[in-house]
Amino acid sequence: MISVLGAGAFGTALAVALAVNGPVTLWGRRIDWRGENPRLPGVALPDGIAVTQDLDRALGADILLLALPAQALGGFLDDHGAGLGGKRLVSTAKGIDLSRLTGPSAMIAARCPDARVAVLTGPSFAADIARGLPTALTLACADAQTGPALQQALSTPALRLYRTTDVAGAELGGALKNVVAIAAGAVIGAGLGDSARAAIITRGFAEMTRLAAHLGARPETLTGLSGLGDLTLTCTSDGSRNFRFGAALGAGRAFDPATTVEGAATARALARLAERDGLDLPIAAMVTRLAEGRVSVEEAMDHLLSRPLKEE
Ligand SMILES: NC(=O)C1=CN([C@@H]2O[C@H](COP(=O)(O)OP(=O)(O)OC[C@H]3O[C@@H](n4cnc5c(N)ncnc54)[C@H](OP(=O)(O)O)[C@@H]3O)[C@@H](O)[C@H]2O)C=CC1
Ligand SMILES: O=C(CO)COP(=O)(O)O
Repeated sequence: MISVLGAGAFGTALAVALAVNGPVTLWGRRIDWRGENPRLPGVALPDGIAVTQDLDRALGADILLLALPAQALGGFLDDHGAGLGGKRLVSTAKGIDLSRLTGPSAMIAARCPDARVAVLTGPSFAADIARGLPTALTLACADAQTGPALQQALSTPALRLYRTTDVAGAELGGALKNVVAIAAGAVIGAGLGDSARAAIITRGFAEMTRLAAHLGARPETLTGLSGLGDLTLTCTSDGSRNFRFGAALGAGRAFDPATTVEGAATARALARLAERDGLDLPIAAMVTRLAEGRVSVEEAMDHLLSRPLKEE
């Protein structure tokens, strides 16, 4: 049995997709809707999904998908981690926790030491998955038995999962691309053009790969779905909240603060990591200053363009 914990856009979309394989329980802390989740408009929930606010009911499953934002995961685990022991726990969060400066897998492992931890990540908009459009994702799990079993259990005809044991690389790709997507959005929102966006994507990818290697990931993982794949999607589509947030910053427009924008907090986490480890992460630093309103897009770009000329 599978339960999805977190009834946001992505948790709901995954529940809809996985319901083709069998019954799914979808848990949310506040279910004040019926039939259609306002976070995923236009998607009717099939009969195979049991929607509940009762966490104990959801914890009856042995595969639990944790579809919570990265900055909410720690609090959820503090409150409920004790009930997750012995389960197969699959995080979908794409971010780095601001207070602990770690990714979701380390947060889960710290609180649920006997759980088998995996990460599901890669290029996939909730709306696409829920509509059954073809999607390829990365299932990252260090455990040689658990990874293949989860790959089977979480694949459907439309949802194709590739497997890796490089959990750090997969989750860092998903977290870091959100920061670059904000920068790409800002460039487009400010009218600086597609060439500048291509430069941000490419230099952002170099920054992602450098940082991931520093944190113990395999650089080649970053060239896969969870890194380059998701970076491409998120930096080029208005479907991305991170991109739209950046575009609003670039254009000087307001942005709904209730929208989940993982890259903003992750950029701040990266600024702290950079300070802690003495790293040079210019795009993450720029996004942090932009998101905090400390610089304009023009000033941020001037700063990036005035860095010393060097080899690619
Ligand atoms: N949307 C997408 O297309 C994709 C999202 N992801 C990733 O999945 C994660 C979740 O994103 P998404 O579903 O889109 O976000 P949403 O903003 O749509 O939903 C977030 C959900 O998390 C719930 N939540 C927040 N804090 C807690 C808590 N402490 N306990 C229980 N529930 C909580 C919210 O509940 P409430 O409504 O009560 O606040 C809400 O239902 C993110 O890391 C995102 O990057 C990955 C791939 C695609
Ligand atoms: O991660 C995503 C697509 O793979 C969703 O991106 P946003 O959170 O920017 O909407």
